[in-house]
Amino acid sequence: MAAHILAIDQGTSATKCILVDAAGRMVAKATAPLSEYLPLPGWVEQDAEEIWQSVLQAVQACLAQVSGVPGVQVAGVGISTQRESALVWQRSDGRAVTPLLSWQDQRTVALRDRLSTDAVEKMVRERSGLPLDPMFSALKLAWLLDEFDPQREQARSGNWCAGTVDAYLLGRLGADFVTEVGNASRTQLLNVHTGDWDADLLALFGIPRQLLPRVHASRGVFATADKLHPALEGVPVLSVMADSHSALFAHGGFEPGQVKATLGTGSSVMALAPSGVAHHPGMCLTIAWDAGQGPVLALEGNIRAAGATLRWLADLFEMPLDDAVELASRSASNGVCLVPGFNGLGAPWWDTQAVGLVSGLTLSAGKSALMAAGLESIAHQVADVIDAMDQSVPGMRKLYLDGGPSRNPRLLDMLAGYISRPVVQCADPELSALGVAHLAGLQAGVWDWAGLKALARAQNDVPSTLAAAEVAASRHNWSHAVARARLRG
Ligand SMILES: O=P(O)(O)OC[C@H](O)CO
Repeated sequence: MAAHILAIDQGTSATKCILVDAAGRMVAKATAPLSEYLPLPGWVEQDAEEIWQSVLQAVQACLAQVSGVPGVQVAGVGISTQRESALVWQRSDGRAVTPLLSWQDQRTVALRDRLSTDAVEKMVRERSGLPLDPMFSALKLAWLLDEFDPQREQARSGNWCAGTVDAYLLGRLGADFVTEVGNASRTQLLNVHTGDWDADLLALFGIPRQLLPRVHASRGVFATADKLHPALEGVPVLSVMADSHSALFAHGGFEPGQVKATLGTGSSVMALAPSGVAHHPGMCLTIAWDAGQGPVLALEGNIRAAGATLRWLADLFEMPLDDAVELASRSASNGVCLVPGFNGLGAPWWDTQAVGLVSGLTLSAGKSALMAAGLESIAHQVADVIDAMDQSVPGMRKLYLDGGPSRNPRLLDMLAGYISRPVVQCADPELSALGVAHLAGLQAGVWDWAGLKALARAQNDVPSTLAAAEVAASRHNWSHAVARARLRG
């Protein structure tokens, strides 16, 4: 029997499940789609029960692909999850008592503004490593408690649990009430320098300590996977990671100069943080993982809308997403710029008041120019973050890419041009699942650190074909459009 690792990637638009063999190859893969609910402008919710069911479906569909195949034995399970999205559930049975407020949800802008003073912003930034922003879990949990438990009676009673998707899923598996340290560092309640909840941050957001899980390293024995599938009875869950962090792990990004961009609904540009270098204020300081050697810090720039922009354009023009992406890829923007400030702008601006904007319209600008501008906006936003990253992480020679949109040659060409460096395309874009599989394999003894680093990572360096003048004109146009999107009236 050959040891395999099953890994689950619970993301915003789908839950994916992969099976990895002892050589690190993906031998099976399945996806279960998920809904998002938009009850009011700026509000984005998901249903926790639906998330759990999508996990079960993805595992079932993945294992069905190897049913009857001799020699497959699952030695361990890894779980990576979407980050920052937060909810409250009952300790007794793990059932949600609130909706999941998505990382994209902006309903807490007013609460943010009420809390914001220079001193508070500084304290929050120093302790949590993150700007005070509605994307992170703290404001979401404050809002949920104000709505569902204004006196904090349940929150203090021990009957309720609050946290991110990793802790919720572990609860459904029957694990102790724990959260993984990388996920915890995205709540804005954790002190990134101590790796534990920060009393002043808890007080600021009105979150009782009893409501929160114990913080756990990224590897260990979290639970057994019995509830996932009958074939997994007694199989341990050996690793948990935040999805973007897991992708960095899968790239083998163990040195600060190795920078990756995960392109998904939003986008995350991340590298391990070099010690002793002051970082650009547009970058977040976050805990990447604790793979057994203590918490490791990373720098990250979060982009709110990447694939989400293409989905919005597809809906606007009532086209299937694939057709919209195809049209965007073969069209020219002809000077049209689309700044996707649907929910303000994230890194490197962190401007909740920035607006969505289209500039450079002419009478001949139509659907195809807008589509092309939407695709270009992904490359421009990543390039803006790389400009900030260059000031914090010296020595970046190329940009490693993953996520669905990293399959798009036109996007890669623009990205390589805008950052003046090659981009690296991986053979399989599903790295958020692969990284946590690697860590589970390390814990299971399928490979050691040397073996993990030596695992084959099929990659392809893509240089840009864009002329320097074209790049300069496009970047110039974009920076003007961003300035307009950030203008205060
Ligand atoms: O669901 P994804 O893959 O778009 O990732 C969501 C991120 O973790 C949000 O920070």
